[in-house]
Amino acid sequence: MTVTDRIRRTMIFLNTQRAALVKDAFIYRPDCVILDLEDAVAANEKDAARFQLYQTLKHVDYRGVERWVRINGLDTDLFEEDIKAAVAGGTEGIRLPKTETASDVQLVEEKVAAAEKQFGRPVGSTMLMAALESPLAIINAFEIAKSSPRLMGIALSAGDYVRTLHAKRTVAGIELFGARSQMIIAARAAGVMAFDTVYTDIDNMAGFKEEVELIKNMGFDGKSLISPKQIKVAHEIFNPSAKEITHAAHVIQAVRDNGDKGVGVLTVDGKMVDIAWVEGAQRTLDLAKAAGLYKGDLA
Ligand SMILES: CC(C)(COP(=O)(O)OP(=O)(O)OC[C@H]1O[C@@H](n2cnc3c(N)ncnc32)[C@H](O)[C@@H]1OP(=O)(O)O)[C@@H](O)C(=O)NCCC(=O)NCCSC(=O)C[C@@](O)(CC(=O)O)C(=O)O
Ligand SMILES: [Mg+2]
Repeated sequence: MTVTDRIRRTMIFLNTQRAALVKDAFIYRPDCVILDLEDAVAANEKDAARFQLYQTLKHVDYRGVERWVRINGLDTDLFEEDIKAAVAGGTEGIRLPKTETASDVQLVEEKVAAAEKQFGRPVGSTMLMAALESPLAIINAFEIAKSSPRLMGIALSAGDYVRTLHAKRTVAGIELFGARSQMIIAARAAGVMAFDTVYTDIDNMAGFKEEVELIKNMGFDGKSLISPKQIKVAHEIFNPSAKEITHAAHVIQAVRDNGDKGVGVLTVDGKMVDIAWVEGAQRTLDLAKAAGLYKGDLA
């Protein structure tokens, strides 16, 4: 199994400064949580939040929800201690904010490996995710995406990206189109996952839905979130529909049955299908199985 095999439709930020908010988040059943030590934590609360992080990782049972830690940036004197606390606590992964180059990832990888040795964790067990938040990061997206075998995925962070681009965040998101396109292409070429940015207008569920539909159609695997309200909606959009699952199963079965008879192209549910359709159909069934929506044996 590779790090890209798990379903990660949603990853919700938890402000590690707020103990009450952090401890019950598994109730909402996101695929992942991101315990934040970076921008959600006030400058004078960094040490307290790191202590809280370690206790949370050690003692809160997230019941299968994958735990990530967003460390402080490489331009701070905080990130090395953040890595140690995260690895000592047994986090599944570290999200590196404001990643700009492959060597940023490799520096974190070195520190993580040292921490794994120091705290008796299996070396290589901690995954990495790189958040891209600047024009330079987007230009380097492919180099970053293939920078480390630990790298599970790359994530767009629009707040800082739009700021450094001198653009304006709009409802339609035209200012993010170039970054999103470049990132999804880079991620697929490198064989890692791709995640879209947070949607900050918490009460605008129609706008949120539209954005998730857009990025799902672009090929993204999931989205960073800031509110539990956003989880169910995102899961519903990322999950394949019953019709898509049935059609995917028909495609795989039909190609298998007819392949043996030497037939290359055929019609399934009224649509033309050939071998090129199989990979997409298989992905639909794998996703459906991971989401608990398909129990058959074709996935
Ligand atoms: C925004 C707000 C304060 C609103 O709070 P409110 O309490 O007013 O919200 P309500 O809706 O009233 O909450 C209803 C109930 O849900 C509970 N509840 C709320 N949020 C919850 C949550 N996240 N997890 C679990 N539980 C939650 C709450 O405790 C309440 O529970 P209860 O009292 O029991 O009813 C809150 O959501 C929050 O803190 N969000 C996370 C913010 C954060 O971490 N930002 C940093 C990451 S982005 C960034 O850095 C930019 C980026 O870097 C991005 C990138 O890198 O991708 C870039 O550049 O773009
Ligand atoms: Mg940011």
